[in-house]
Amino acid sequence: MSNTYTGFERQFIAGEWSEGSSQRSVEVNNPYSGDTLLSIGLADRADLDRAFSAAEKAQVEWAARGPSERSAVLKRAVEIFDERQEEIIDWLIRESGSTRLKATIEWSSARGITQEAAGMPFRVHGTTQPSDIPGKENRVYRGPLGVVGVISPWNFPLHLSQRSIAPALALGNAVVVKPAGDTPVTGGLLIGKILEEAGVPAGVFNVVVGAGSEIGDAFVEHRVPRLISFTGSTEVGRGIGRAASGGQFIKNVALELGGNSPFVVLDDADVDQAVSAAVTGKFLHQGQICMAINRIIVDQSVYDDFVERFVAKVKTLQVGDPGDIATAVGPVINPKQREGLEEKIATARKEGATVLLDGEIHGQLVPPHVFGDVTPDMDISREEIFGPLVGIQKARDEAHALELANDTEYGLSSAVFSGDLERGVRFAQGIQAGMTHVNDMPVNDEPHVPFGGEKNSGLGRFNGDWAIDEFTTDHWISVQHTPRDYPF
Ligand SMILES: NC(=O)C1=CN([C@@H]2O[C@H](COP(=O)(O)OP(=O)(O)OC[C@H]3O[C@@H](n4cnc5c(N)ncnc54)[C@H](O)[C@@H]3O)[C@@H](O)[C@H]2O)C=CC1
Ligand SMILES: O=C(O)c1ccc(O)c(O)c1
Repeated sequence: MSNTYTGFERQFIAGEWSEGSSQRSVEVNNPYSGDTLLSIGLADRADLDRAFSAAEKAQVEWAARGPSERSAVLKRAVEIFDERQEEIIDWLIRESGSTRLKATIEWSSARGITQEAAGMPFRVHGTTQPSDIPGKENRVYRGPLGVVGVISPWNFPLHLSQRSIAPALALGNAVVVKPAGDTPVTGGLLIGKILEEAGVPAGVFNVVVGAGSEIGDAFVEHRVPRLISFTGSTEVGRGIGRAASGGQFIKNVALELGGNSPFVVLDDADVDQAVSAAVTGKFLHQGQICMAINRIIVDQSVYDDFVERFVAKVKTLQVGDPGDIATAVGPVINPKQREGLEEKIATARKEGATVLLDGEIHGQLVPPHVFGDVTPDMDISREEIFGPLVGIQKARDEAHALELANDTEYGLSSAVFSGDLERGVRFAQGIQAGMTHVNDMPVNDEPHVPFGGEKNSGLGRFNGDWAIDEFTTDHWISVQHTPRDYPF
C-alpha cells in the first residue's frame, strides 16, 4: 500500500496526534535486529486526564448514535484491516518479534473480533419483568458502561487490545487504551490510525503511551473509567484488581492473566497427532502466549515413544529471522525476558531435569529447550514459562494425569489427547480451567466463543455474547402505572 501510516511518535488524544508531556521517552526496538523503530515522548498524568475527559465527553453522543452508525465504523475498520494487511503484519514482525506465521494469525484474530463486534450493536437486549406490586411495570434496560480503560501486553498486542476495544466501542462505550511499552504501535497507535480512518468520532477512542510506573496506577484509579480490561501477568493483574475494586472510584475489572497450560497425552492417544499439536502449541510465538503449553504430561505407556518423536520434530524447527516465512521460532521480546528464560534453564538443570534438547542463545533468539523426567515441584512446572522451553512429566495412569494437570494455581487453557473423544471430554470436564481442547493444542481462540480463565488466570470472559455482558450494564426502571398504597 502506497500511503502507509506515519506519525506514530505521538499520543492519540481527543482525536489529535499530540506530543507526550512527560519528560520521559521510550525507544521502540526491533527484537530481532535491535534497530530502533521509533522514539515516543511518554504521556504524563495530565495527558491521561485529557484522554479520559475527552472519552467521557464523546461517549454520550457516541452511545446515542443508532446501532447501524456504530456498526458502520467497525465494518469500515474491517475493510481497512484487509486493505492494510501487509502493513499490519509487517509492524507485528518488526515491533513484537512475531514470526510471519504468528503475525498473520494475529492479524486474522484482530480482524475477526472487529467483524464480530460490528454485529454487537444489534445484539443488546433489555427485558421486562413481572411485579407483585399492583400497577407496577418492571423494565430492565441494558446499555454501555460509559468509558472503558484497556491495558494490554506485548505478546499479542494488536489482538489483545482490539478484542476489548472493538466490542466496547460497538456497544456504545468510549475507550482509553494503554499499550505495553514494548509494543506501543501494534498495541494501540496503529489501532488509532485504523479507527481514525474508519471514522470514529474524536475522543471516542484514545491511546496513551506511558510507563506503567508513571501512569499505571493513575489509569486504574481514575474517576472516569467504569471498567478496566487488563491482560498481562497475574502479579500485575492482582494489583490492578485491588486498586479497581478498593480505590476511591470503584470499578469493574476484566482480567486475563497468566497460564500454566497442561498438555495431556493419554495411553490411547494418536502419538503422531499429539506430537504435531504439542510442537505448535509450545513454540508458536516462541511460547509467548498465555495459552501456550507450559507442561506436557504423558502416560507412562507412551512416554518414550512421545519423547522420541517430539524431540525429533522440535529439532527441525527453524530459529531465526521472524520475517522469513520458514522461521518457526523468532526472538523473545526483550533482554529482560531472555534473562528470565536463562534463569529458568539453569534452574531446571539444577533441580535435576534431564536435558533432552538445548542450544546456544544468540541475542534475543532462544532455541527450543526440552527437559525430561520433570516433576511437579520443579520451577519449570510451577511457573508460567512464556518462552520456548518445556518440561515433560510422566503419568502413572489417567487419574494421575488429571492430578498433575490440576496441580497449579492457574486455570486458563488446557488440552488432552485420547483415541476416544468422549473419554477426552470426560477428562476435560475434570480439568479446572476456563478452556480445554480435546485432540488439539491449547492455543485456540475464536471471536464468538468464551475466552478466559479460572483460579489465578483471571476474571471474566471475552468474545461474542460474553463481551456484550462485560461491556454493558443493566439499569432496572420500574414504572408505577397506578397510585400505590403506602403504609405511612
Ligand atoms: N496472560 C497473558 O496474556 C500475558 C502474560 N504475561 C506474563 O507477564 C510477564 C511479564 O510481561 P509483561 O508484558 O511485562 O506483563 P505485565 O503484566 O508486566 O504488563 C502488562 C501491561 O500492564 C502494564 N502495567 C504494568 N504495571 C502496571 C501497573 N502498576 N498499573 C497499570 N498497568 C501496568 C504494562 O505496561 C503492560 O501494558 C510475562 O513474562 C508473562 O509471564 C505477559 C503478557 C501477556
Ligand atoms: O493472552 C494471550 O496470550 C492470547 C493470545 C492470543 C489470543 O487470541 C488470546 O485470546 C490471548
